[in-house]
Amino acid sequence: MSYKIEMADEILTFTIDRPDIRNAINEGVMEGFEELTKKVHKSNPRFVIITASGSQAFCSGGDLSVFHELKTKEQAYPMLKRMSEVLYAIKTLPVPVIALVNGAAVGGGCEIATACDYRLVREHAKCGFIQGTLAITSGWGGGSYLFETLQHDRALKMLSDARAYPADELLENGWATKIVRDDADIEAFIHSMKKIRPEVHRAYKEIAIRKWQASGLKDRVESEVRRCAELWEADVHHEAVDNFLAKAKK
Ligand SMILES: CC[C@H](C(=O)O)C(=O)SCCNC(=O)CCNC(=O)[C@H](O)C(C)(C)COP(=O)(O)OP(=O)(O)OC[C@H]1O[C@@H](n2cnc3c(N)ncnc32)[C@H](O)[C@@H]1OP(=O)(O)O
Repeated sequence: MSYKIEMADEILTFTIDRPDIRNAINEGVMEGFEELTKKVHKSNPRFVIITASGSQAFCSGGDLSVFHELKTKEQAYPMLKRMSEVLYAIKTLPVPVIALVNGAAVGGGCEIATACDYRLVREHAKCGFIQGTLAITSGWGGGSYLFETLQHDRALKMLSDARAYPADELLENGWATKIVRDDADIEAFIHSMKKIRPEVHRAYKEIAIRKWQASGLKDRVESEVRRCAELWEADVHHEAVDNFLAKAKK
């Protein structure tokens, strides 16, 4: 199984479990996220945590060894669309969603963390929207979510830098909620959340969801997905992916 879903102490934890390829997302992990969002609505947790196995990566984005076979916009769109719907379902969960960024979050991995309400980032973790180095944009909704999260100039800079930011820069630009140095830091954050009753957390999340619904966030995500699919079919994108995979084989 490429993921784990565990409930403990009223907290539902999803763990991407593909550490050998830096927790890259394939269809199996997408299925896991779809199962997670269904479980939230059934099991009524206080919070959701999304994290990953190992300490080297939270998520390295789409699994290039699989998705490089998608050549045209018609072939890429269904994958991008499916994961964009996963992230919108995560974004609009009725309870707080915490990304525990245990390592590098790049490309679609940065999009997943950005779809969460909070980002607790380990000191060594570097995170960034590196899609630009592959001549594409974010394609799962992460660009739209970043503009909802950061001050405009910081969001646009983080997207167009197309590089992984170290943890201190992520805290400075507002992407990281908190840098966590050890498990005690994580427990302290969870403890601070537990001081407030679940129904209050849910009511505040409802305010955010109403704002996103009123502002057409879902339509903005769809436009982002379509634009990424258009860029996807350019030779320059496929050459960049082939270069990455060729380097990996050395
Ligand atoms: C719309 C979203 C969009 C999409 O799905 O198209 C994207 O997500 S585009 C961005 C896709 N992701 C990347 O380009 C990131 C690629 N990976 C890296 O930059 C690095 O692996 C990093 C920084 C995540 C970790 O670096 P580190 O030095 O710790 O590890 P290695 O690079 O040596 O990788 C170890 C091993 O994992 C394989 N790997 C890593 N990332 C991916 C990936 N995304 N897809 C497939 N395989 C990946 C890498 O090839 C190595 O394999 P090995 O067989 O051990 O050589």
